[in-house]
Amino acid sequence: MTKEQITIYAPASMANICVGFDILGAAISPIDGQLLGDYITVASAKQFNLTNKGLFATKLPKDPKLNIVYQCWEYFCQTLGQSLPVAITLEKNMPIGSGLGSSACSVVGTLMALNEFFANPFDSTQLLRMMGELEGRISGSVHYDNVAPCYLGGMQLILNEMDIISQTIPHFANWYWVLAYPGINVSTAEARAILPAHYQKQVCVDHSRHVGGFIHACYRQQPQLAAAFMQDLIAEPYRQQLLPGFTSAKQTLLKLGALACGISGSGPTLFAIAEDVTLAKQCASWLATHYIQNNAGFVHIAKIDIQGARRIEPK
Ligand SMILES: Nc1ncnc2c1ncn2[C@@H]1O[C@H](COP(=O)(O)OP(=O)(O)O)[C@@H](O)[C@H]1O
Ligand SMILES: N[C@@H](CCOP(=O)(O)O)C(=O)O
Repeated sequence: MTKEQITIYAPASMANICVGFDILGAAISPIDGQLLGDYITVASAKQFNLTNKGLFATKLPKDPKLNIVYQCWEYFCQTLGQSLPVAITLEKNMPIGSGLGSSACSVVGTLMALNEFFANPFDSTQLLRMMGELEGRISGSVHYDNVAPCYLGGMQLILNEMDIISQTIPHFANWYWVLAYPGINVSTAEARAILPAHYQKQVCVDHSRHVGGFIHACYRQQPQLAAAFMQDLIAEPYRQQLLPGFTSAKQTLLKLGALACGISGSGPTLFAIAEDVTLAKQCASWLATHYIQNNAGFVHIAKIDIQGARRIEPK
């Protein structure tokens, strides 16, 4: 028994959160009520077809088979062992290579829409595993820190043990996350390729202390302590060269009073944390003037989206 049409909204996400390279990520929602993410609609059809629309549709690969949405459909059919003719519409609202989990939005939205359309043949763990697999095709290696928060919502800690891929950890409900996408693109695969293959022992020790301390402070709800641990020793030292103006923006935002500041995913989006909306607006206004490079760029004040991907009424 299938439904006629299903639309899923899949939200933007910030991976890493400074301290958890490849193992921490959070879904986000702008506080002005906008839905920042992709929309995927699956409908009955005699044969498969894919339509792209939305602000960033023209930036998608020209060959439809290179669109990750097509690959999700193909993989879903292969895994199920059935050929499933459907019409898929991707509304591509997320800029590609922005550090806001654009490919994850398309992957999560498509697999969730297909699963719901065909009466949930896969459970949520199986589906999340498939999402990680597809995301890995794009970035060069499987990492769940975008797909897990996008699918499940909240702040996710990737566990990947005992068939538990990810679990929600407590976040700070009063934190405002100011996100600035400058309008240029950074390829995740390339930003991963520039990272060292090995790190020094002291870096490993400090990194473990930071991630352990951050998770501890989240559970204890100690915001200052959590923010103090938000130091990125794994990616930021190597990736900041890809982000024009990042270092000076970070210095300014911390001086303005931001609790922490870092790279969202592999960049170029920068995030800063403010404990009140007045400071969040100050940071947003500074970033709009100094960090945005062109008309494609934007700044949002966001909170963590606890719902994750969800069904919405078609527009
Ligand atoms: N539906 C899609 N959404 C986003 N990227 C896609 C999609 N289909 C294919 N791609 C390709 O996947 C790559 C995504 O780049 P990446 O830097 O990983 O972006 P992001 O970090 O924003 O997910 C690009 O080469 C893009 O052309
Ligand atoms: N942990 C990954 C996250 C990439 O996020 P994206 O939004 O830039 O795709 C990494 O840092 O490589």
